[in-house]
Amino acid sequence: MKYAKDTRPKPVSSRTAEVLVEALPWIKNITGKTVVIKYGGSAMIDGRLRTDVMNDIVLLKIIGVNPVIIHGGGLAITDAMNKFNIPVEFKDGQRVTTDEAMEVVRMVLMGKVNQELVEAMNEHGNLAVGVSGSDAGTIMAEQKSPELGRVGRISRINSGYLEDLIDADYIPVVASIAMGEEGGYYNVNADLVAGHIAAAIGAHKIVFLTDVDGLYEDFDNKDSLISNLTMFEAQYMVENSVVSTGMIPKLQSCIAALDAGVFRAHIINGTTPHALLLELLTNTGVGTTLHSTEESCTFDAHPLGNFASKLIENRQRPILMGDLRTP
Ligand SMILES: Nc1ncnc2c1ncn2[C@@H]1O[C@H](COP(=O)(O)OP(=O)(O)O)[C@@H](O)[C@H]1O
Ligand SMILES: CC(=O)N[C@@H](CCC(=O)OP(=O)(O)O)C(=O)O
Repeated sequence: MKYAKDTRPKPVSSRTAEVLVEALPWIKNITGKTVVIKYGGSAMIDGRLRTDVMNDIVLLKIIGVNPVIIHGGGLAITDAMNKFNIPVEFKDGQRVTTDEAMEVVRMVLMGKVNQELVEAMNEHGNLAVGVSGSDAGTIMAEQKSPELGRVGRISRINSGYLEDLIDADYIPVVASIAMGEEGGYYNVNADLVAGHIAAAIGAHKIVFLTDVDGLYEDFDNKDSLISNLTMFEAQYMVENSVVSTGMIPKLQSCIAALDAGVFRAHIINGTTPHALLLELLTNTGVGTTLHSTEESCTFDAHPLGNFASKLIENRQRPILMGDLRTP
């Protein structure tokens, strides 16, 4: 008689099993809930990493989460504009978008980035559906200001199509292109799109995957990563220029989403392997969590004005992860 020899590596670590067990309450809590994931162009640094992020999203889908992806692609748009010799200019973090540039934005976001993300997820089955914000009038916009050209300010979200896709068990992958109230297309910052959509569909959480570990109190001091803050503190940071360009629309979006009833907003590093799973399914989490729970804040009074002198003190307040990180 010949039996199969045990050639498995030894010892088999029980840590792997512990991780799964640790995830159990998180999985139980998040199953059936909608999580908006904003995937920034700055985090799409190579194909391998992008595939890993898409695999993590498929895993979330398989355990019963309803992920909705909103993607950017700012760096890819800039590359393409350079190739076409179209001048690249930003004003207050918004790309000046001529009619010609708008063509490139559509081509890159819908034709390239969107379809690459859809394809990566559909390796695992027919799960993902690419959506331009103009499809079914999902994202409607008006011109933000004449000097920015075809940059849109979101006027409304028609969430019916996204909700139908979620109900049909698909993962919507939304490009940040809006349909004009007066016709045509608009280029909209993808962070702002994510916040509006999370609010409109009543998402449970919104997660920003970017190229930094989270929100820093002082971006030049890498020891100043903020583990958690209230939406009021975030508002203070935006209004007092504590954050700059890329982080401003993220915080604005987090605030808008929390204000609309989204439970948590997270800013995490999309270039760290499996950051999404670590944030959503483990006890410690990663990055920066924003919440609307005033009680967990040590300030005497809200909002804004009184915060200036309190912000430093806030950094010394007890770590609230215990309170915040319940599944
Ligand atoms: N206080 C801050 N903490 C963290 N990042 C900040 C802060 N202020 C500005 N940033 C910038 O925000 C950037 C992320 O935004 P952005 O480049 O628009 O990325 P994405 O493509 O993910 O939207 C970071 O790379 C960083 O340079
Ligand atoms: C008006 C405006 O600036 N739109 C952005 C849209 C893409 C985007 O937001 O991409 P990230 O998430 O990678 O930054 C742009 O043209 O770059």
